Amino acid sequence: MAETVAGAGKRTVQVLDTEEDLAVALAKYTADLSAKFVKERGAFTVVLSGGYLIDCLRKLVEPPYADSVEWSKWRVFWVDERVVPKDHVDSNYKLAYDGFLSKVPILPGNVYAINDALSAEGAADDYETCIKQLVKSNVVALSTSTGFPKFDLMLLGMGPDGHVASLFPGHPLVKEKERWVTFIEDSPKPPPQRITFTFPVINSSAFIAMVVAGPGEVDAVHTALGNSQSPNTLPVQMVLPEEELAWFLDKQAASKL
Ligand SMILES: O=C(O)[C@H](O)[C@@H](O)[C@H](O)[C@H](O)COP(=O)(O)O
Repeated sequence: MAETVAGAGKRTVQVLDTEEDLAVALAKYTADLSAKFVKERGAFTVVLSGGYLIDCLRKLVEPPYADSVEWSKWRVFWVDERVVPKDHVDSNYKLAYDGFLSKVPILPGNVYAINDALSAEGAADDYETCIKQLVKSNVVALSTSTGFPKFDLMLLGMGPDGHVASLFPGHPLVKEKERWVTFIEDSPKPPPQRITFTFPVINSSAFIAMVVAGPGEVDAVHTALGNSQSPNTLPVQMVLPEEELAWFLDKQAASKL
């Protein structure tokens, strides 16, 4: 299912029979975009989230992708991170390292984790400075229409309340318009201290894969993709990247559509 959303890129929705099929489709989508951007720009900037998404990347570390993807061209970032040490069980870096990064030859110097020695505010400032430098050196592209960084692909999950990254419904951070990276100290999803990309950065990315499986998010999926005329109240409804928003759902997540 594909449609064009006014003022933004295309939106596609794939409903896969099983969660396993979803992982296969997501691996192909990511590998195809990797090949496209490596050819066009000589690099592929990929933004990870935490949660269930990392498990959905498991097919990427298997044949045929394990050998065909140009891992040395990847630059890896996080859309949000919990302010905990990198070896802490709550760390999104640890989750991604254990489940994905340690299994493929991405260069350690191309993996941009937050500085876990800083406060939430300090870590957000530091991460924003790091990305500004990467924009200056042209590793991360800049959106000519918004002036915000333009990552090639963001791989996002969504919570049952419709949050994406650490942008939660009703929280003032959802309305942030200036900062690239900001921090939250009262996250309703634990742990409370996090840093997060802002909506201007999320929506300046070229491609976003929105990955949702299982029964927990059926209502939020219905609100986002059903034909309801309700105003955009959930953060996930504000996600509109420049080129394509590709939803990957399994049958359970799509059961109310
Ligand atoms: O740090 C986090 O909490 C994650 O990065 C977060 O943004 C995640 O993607 C959503 O909360 C969905 O999480 P689940 O996939 O576990 O529902």
